[in-house]
Amino acid sequence: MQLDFVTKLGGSAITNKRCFETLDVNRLNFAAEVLGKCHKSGLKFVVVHGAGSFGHHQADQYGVNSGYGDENVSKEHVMTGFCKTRLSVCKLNHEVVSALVNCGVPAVSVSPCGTWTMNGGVLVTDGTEIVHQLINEGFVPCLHGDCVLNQSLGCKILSGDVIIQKLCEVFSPKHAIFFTDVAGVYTKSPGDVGAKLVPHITTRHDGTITTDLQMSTDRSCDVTGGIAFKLDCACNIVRHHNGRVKVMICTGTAYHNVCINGNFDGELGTVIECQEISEGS
Ligand SMILES: Nc1ncnc2c1ncn2[C@@H]1O[C@H](COP(=O)(O)OP(=O)(O)OP(=O)(O)O)[C@@H](O)[C@H]1O
Ligand SMILES: C=C(C)CCOP(=O)(O)O
Repeated sequence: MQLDFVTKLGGSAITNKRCFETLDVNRLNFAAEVLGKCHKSGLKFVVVHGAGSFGHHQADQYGVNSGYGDENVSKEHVMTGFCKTRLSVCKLNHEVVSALVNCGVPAVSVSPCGTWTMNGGVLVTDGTEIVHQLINEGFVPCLHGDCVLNQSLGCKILSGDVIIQKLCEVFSPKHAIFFTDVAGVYTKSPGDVGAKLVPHITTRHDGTITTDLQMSTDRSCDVTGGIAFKLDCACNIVRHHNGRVKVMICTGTAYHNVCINGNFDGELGTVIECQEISEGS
């Protein structure tokens, strides 16, 4: 069975990233309502969410993303951070799954810790088998960025953006849709004077993009690379599938329309495209 879409609810959208463990209730309920309508109309999808202000702060404070490699930081300290980061992001997951269930989505929480593992920056195992089984039973799995075990570092943060990428690899959905707090990707930080929304970004086959962008994470705590990393993952999805999985980064009405109608044309947001292979190349 082909999935209609996988969607990442960005931590920047469903939480206030500048205030410790603070939900953005309106945006979370908006996304849950959209997904409730999608479920009602028979669409098949998987939800992933980021950590926002539930997890990034603890991960940063305890150096969880660097694992046990730093000789100035005890393993015990990092392990405490691992536990605190998980507690926080699982608290957010509870809120997300509750919002989805309240909107009629048969959402089931699936935490990556335990089944997804890494070696350095590379995924070694993934928990997609359980995701598969849940989808087949009619459930909507809801995964999240998490702390995971790492062969070389001991532990590391696994971003929801990497999870979305893996889900696309395994399930080849029609669409991958990123829900964010701003309309899409801008030429520079959206709050900066002169920042313009970029409607299309084309990824070349060598992984570079054809548009000049400035991206910063200065204004919020983020241990997984912020918007630049998200864009990288989005480009990887498009290239891996040679454009067959359509990818959009958006919010509000555009998110509603793209999830429900699958129509990317004319929607306000950023569509990621793959450079066509020219004849003879
Ligand atoms: N050029 C840019 N275009 C779009 N957003 C940008 C840009 N530069 C910086 N940003 C900021 O990046 C943020 C979105 O990236 P971020 O990594 O926080 O997303 P997220 O996936 O929602 O968060 P999380 O990793 O917590 O799930 C926006 O809040 C925006 O202000
Ligand atoms: C910080 C944690 C626990 C997960 C980060 O996931 P992301 O917000 O999707 O990058």
